[in-house]
Amino acid sequence: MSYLDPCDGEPLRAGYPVLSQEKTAGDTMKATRCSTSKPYGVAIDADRGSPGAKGVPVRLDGISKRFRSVVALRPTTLDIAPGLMTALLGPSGCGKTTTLRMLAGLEAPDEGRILIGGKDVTRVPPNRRGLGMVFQSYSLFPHMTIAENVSFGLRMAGMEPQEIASRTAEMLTLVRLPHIEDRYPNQLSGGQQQRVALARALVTNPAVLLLDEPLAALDRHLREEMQFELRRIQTSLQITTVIVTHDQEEALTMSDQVVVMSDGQTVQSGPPAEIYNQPKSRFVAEFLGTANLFDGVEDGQGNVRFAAGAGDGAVLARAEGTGRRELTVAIRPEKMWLCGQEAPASPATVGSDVGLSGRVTGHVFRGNNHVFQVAVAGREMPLVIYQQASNLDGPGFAQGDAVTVGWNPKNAVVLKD
Ligand SMILES: Nc1ncnc2c1ncn2[C@@H]1O[C@H](COP(=O)(O)OP(=O)(O)OP(=O)(O)O)[C@@H](O)[C@H]1O
Repeated sequence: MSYLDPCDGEPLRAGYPVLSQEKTAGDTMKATRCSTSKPYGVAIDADRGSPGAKGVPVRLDGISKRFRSVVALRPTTLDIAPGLMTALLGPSGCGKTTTLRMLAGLEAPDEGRILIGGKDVTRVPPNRRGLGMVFQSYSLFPHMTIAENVSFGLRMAGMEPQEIASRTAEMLTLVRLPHIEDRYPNQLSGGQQQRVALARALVTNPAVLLLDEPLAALDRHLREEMQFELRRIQTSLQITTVIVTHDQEEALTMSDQVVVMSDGQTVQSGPPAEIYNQPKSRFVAEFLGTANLFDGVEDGQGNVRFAAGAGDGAVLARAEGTGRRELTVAIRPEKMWLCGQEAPASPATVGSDVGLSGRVTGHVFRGNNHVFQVAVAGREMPLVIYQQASNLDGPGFAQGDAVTVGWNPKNAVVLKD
């Protein structure tokens, strides 16, 4: 027996433990109907080798999606590395969730193919793609115990009760929640419920784990704790994982690969440190953290100098053969230094560094560091500079102080677009 998903009308079969946040109201009904249905095997059509094989690759091959006049995703090709955690990161409405839903089979792409473990699953229903999913809302069945929630997919698959019990206990141990099998979801904290949701998603040994803003409902402290937990579990299982988030810190700290999206397309992808330290565009530089941007001109000798009008043509950054004369340069606030002396004429060279004279216009203390705003001549926006709190006896500078701001040109990034 199959039942209709109230969201998209597509028949879903038992054994499919995927629930979306929009569907919470229907959970009870679905669970009840599922529990009376004929058991199916743990249905995984995607070729992931033998059961328990780790890390299948995922490929989105030229997929796109429109909702009437809204382009949710422009034609996109993306390789998701096997066994690693990949974050889809971007502002609201950039197409992250639509991409994840197409991967899950909850939306059909208008064009292109989706390959899991090398097999084309574009037309394979969600329950046969070998996926586990966790959403922002815990989506646990409120009338079922924790053990019943976790074992849901296994019971639907017709597994032997003894095996179900041992696999359920194994999963609850994995998420560090042993001995709570008999409790109900409303007897658990938000963080605990999300661990149970993760155990339920992993119990069928899926080939790929999809996480849609899984920590967004948790408070900051719990969120940080769960970031470590998710990371520990993902690396121990080496399961190919895709996480959707709009939280840049979460993407940088949790994933092996970050895919930055904007306006229905991917704009840069790579390891977190590369994305942060070598942003290609102004958008990426500003979306991931804070960046001080300068206009520069390349002098043809491997240097980018301050653009005319903004300074005396001093060296701002190093750049070999960009092929362009006018460039934008980004410098991260933590790559800049501050000192209290009056600088010489601005801009100037301080040793091998750039030095600009300015005046402190703002300061906030953030516990582990101080954030200063410094106004410099020829710039509308103040510069933002981070200084480690441990380096200073108090903030060191007060509003109105004359200061020198400096950086090593090697730490300045020339943006490509
Ligand atoms: N079912 C739908 N019907 C119509 N438009 C949709 C639908 N789903 C998404 N969209 C639109 O497609 C675009 C991309 O939406 P999507 O949910 O993928 O973005 P997102 O990056 O996940 O945003 P958020 O972080 O806010 O969830 C948006 O303009 C959104 O309004």
